[in-house]
Amino acid sequence: MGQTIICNHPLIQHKLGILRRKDTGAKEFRELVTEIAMLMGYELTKDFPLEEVEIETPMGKAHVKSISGKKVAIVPILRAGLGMVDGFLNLIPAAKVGHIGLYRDPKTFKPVSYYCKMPEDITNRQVIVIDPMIATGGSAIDAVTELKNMGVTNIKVANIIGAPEGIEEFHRVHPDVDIYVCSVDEKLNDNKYIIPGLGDAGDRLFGTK
Ligand SMILES: O=P(O)(O)OC[C@H]1O[C@H](OP(=O)(O)OP(=O)(O)O)[C@H](O)[C@@H]1O
Ligand SMILES: O=c1cc[nH]c(=O)[nH]1
Ligand SMILES: [Mg+2]
Repeated sequence: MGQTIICNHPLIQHKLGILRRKDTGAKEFRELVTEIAMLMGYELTKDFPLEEVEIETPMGKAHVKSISGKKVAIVPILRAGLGMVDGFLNLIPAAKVGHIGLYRDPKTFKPVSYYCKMPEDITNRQVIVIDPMIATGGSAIDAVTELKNMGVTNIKVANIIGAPEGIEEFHRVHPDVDIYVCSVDEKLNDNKYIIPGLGDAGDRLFGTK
């Protein structure tokens, strides 16, 4: 079964508390999402393998560590996932970025797919799917299914806030994929919004409401 890893670092939890506030404006919201994403990236890369390589310092030869595993692709789920891209790229500047466009139908709450563009060598990469919210789990589930259908085998998911219902459903459908999340909130409301959550992440990032 996939694991839910809670990113409990005090800086993350402090920033998340500010992010949730209704009076946090779009500029600060975007900055906080970037900062939280970067701190999540630190947690998520903890198990990346290292190899020893020989280099030359100005003083002579030295053996140093270098990341040796698969190259990384970051895959934001549009739109709100875009807010987390810069935070991850700050840490992993050589990562390529693929995009999956999904929106939740407001009546059925089911994800509707509208875009997909991946790096050519996506199947050889460690893929990190990013989206601030996992509510019913439908969007994250479909995004990972699309990636698996392309042949991707190494996938991790990073969400800032999750609902227990969505996380459980995600693990049921994709038992081989771990989720990193900063908070598992209480529940979903009748409109499938996360309670207490932070409202609509896409609208708050881009000022559309
Ligand atoms: O787990 P789920 O029930 O699928 O809900 C989560 C999805 O809903 C939000 O996107 P939204 O559909 O609002 O699109 P947006 O990012 O374009 O605002 C959020 O960013 C997730 O992608
Ligand atoms: O609480 C929620 C649920 C879905 N999408 C959001 O942006 N927020
Ligand atoms: Mg939205």
